[in-house]
Amino acid sequence: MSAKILDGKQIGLEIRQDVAAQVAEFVAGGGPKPCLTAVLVGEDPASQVYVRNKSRACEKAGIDGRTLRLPAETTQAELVEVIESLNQDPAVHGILVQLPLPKKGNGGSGFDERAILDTVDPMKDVDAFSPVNVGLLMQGRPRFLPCTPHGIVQLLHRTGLSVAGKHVVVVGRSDIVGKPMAMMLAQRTGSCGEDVANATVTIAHSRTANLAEVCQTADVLIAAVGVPEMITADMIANGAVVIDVGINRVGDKLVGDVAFDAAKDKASAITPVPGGVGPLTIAMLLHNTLMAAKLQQQ
Ligand SMILES: NC(=O)C1=CN([C@@H]2O[C@H](COP(=O)(O)OP(=O)(O)OC[C@H]3O[C@@H](n4cnc5c(N)ncnc54)[C@H](OP(=O)(O)O)[C@@H]3O)[C@@H](O)[C@H]2O)C=CC1
Ligand SMILES: Nc1nc(=O)c2c([nH]1)NC[C@@H]1CN(c3ccc(C(=O)N[C@@H](CCC(=O)O)C(=O)O)cc3)C=[N+]21
Repeated sequence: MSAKILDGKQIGLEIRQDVAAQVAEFVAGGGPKPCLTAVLVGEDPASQVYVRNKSRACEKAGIDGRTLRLPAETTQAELVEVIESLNQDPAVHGILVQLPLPKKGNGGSGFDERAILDTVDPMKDVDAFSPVNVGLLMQGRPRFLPCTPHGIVQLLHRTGLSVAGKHVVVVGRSDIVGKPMAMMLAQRTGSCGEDVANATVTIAHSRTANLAEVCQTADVLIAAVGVPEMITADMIANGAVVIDVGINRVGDKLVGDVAFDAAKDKASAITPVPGGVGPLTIAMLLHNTLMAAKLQQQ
């Protein structure tokens, strides 16, 4: 079988056009120009890609997209202060602190990541990291949806791929992708209806025994690991849907967590890297920024 390639770039474009139209309507109705400020400390490669594409997408959607670049040597206290001033600034509607923050060493002093993320005003928390937003999501009454899992839900919905009653294996349990993804697909009522919810979900991680066998039982396999091409074709059931979240820079190329060339001969549908999940993350970030502007106007 040769898999259908799921075109995240195209679907992301459609969503961005919808958001752009909604932004125009909001501004025409007297609303402020929505503003997103990303804070980038140091130089993580995946974050660099994100920041670049996000600024361009903001501009096209009529959103003011700003990036605050801080050196890796920034201290915890300085970063907290920067975020607090963004919280106070009425012109800033969405705040996003790029992860990962620089590790201790390399000139950097190390960060308490949780404390940094907890500083972001929950009403400006377009990543949906704050305990309030995570709690609301868990309870099935979300405010902001986390961008990457929400993008994946949109992709499945818009390509008519139902997960209801199916076995979804999510490899990775980060707060940004794996955990919220698993939660969203297991809900009774999803953000895009009951077809992209109601899955039977397994969360796999670095301590999972027999990872290959677990993956082989997946109708839908979602890889969010951060290890280039670690999901090999033998781990994929014939006809499975494969969603590759990984953004890994290998030399001057971006590769996913799935060994795409061989995997596409086993899967029924698969997302490429680049051109898969990444563009959807950006589209949903714009969506959340508009939502934040609307929330703050109220
Ligand atoms: N396309 C997009 O829009 C986005 C892409 N990304 C990319 O997705 C990838 C994952 O990101 P993120 O979730 O933040 O990563 P994290 O590093 O926070 O989490 C990785 C997860 O993978 C698990 N893991 C690591 N090695 C293995 C292994 N050998 N076998 C099984 N599980 C393993 C870890 O397990 P444990 O918990 O046990 O350590 C952890 O739960 C990265 O490449 C990142 O750049 C991230 C966000 C958005
Ligand atoms: N607080 C926080 N939130 C995040 O959501 C977050 C983060 N930190 N840190 C870094 C990761 C990574 N990430 C990407 C999103 C889109 C692309 C993206 O646009 N990818 C294009 C790349 C195209 C290209 O330029 O080649 C694609 O896959 O097609 C990449 C990476 C978000 N992340």
